Amino acid sequence: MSTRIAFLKGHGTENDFVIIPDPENVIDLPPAAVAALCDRRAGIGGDGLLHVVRSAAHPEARAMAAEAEWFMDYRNGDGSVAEMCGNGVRVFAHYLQRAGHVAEGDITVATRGGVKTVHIAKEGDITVGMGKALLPEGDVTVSVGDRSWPARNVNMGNPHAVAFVEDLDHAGDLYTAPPFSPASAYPDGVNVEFVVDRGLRHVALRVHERGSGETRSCGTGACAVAVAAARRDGADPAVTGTPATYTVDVPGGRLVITERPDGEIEMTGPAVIVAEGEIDAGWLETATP
Ligand SMILES: N[C@@H](CCC[C@H](N)C(=O)O)C(=O)O
Repeated sequence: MSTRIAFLKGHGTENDFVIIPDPENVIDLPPAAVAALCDRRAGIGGDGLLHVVRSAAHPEARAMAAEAEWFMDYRNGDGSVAEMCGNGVRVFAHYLQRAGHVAEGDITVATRGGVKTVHIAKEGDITVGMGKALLPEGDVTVSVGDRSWPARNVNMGNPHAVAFVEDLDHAGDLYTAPPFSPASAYPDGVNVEFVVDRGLRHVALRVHERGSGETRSCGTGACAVAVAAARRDGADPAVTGTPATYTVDVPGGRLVITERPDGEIEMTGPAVIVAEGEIDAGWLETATP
């Protein structure tokens, strides 16, 4: 009889993930296996995969084990590795609590982007301390068809290019990554956010994610957008001395982002587990040549 691998499926504002609990890091998940699991027709389907591992059991997280028991080994849907996933870390924390690994309240999660503090409320949304944004200098232009926009570089552990546009439809079908110039701007690829205003400190976005394509939400992207919008609006908390809170509507729901004068950013949003089951390890082997 073939071995079975436990999995769950979850999402945060419809940015969806295959969750593979593997506390001792014994499941082999090469990029092809991740891509097969995330395939929406031949696999389970997801924008990405959350490999749930004890920090002490993973070479990339061992140094963080004293600060955070659990490591979010995040992979994009194409199997590539990313530093951080804002929606993923809420879903990851929700899974840990549901599985009885952690209690409600404040917990820490190790990520490739460092240790994050996550507040799991008794009911309702989850809040993540996302750390500080970096704003690398340099002009970047993002294009779709014959339209182009200047984009702001914002690094939330992972790279983002934020472009304010007149209409979200101008982003087109986003089947492929929007080209940017200079072409050398993002040697490791980039997540691109297209943003429109909805009201005071209220914006909406569409996003093309590195390694996943267009998704219904991006947590780090929403933070990058709030940071870029605050600079554009003259509301940079480091300058005004007061926190800036932005409501960011995404195609799959709503996230609320607050940046404090010390630069620390908090993101609040939902996390949902929708299913759990078992994968036939034999299928996974045949699906990954
Ligand atoms: N959807 C995520 C970001 C996932 C990583 C991204 N695609 C990258 O490669 O940097 C989020 O919610 O932040």
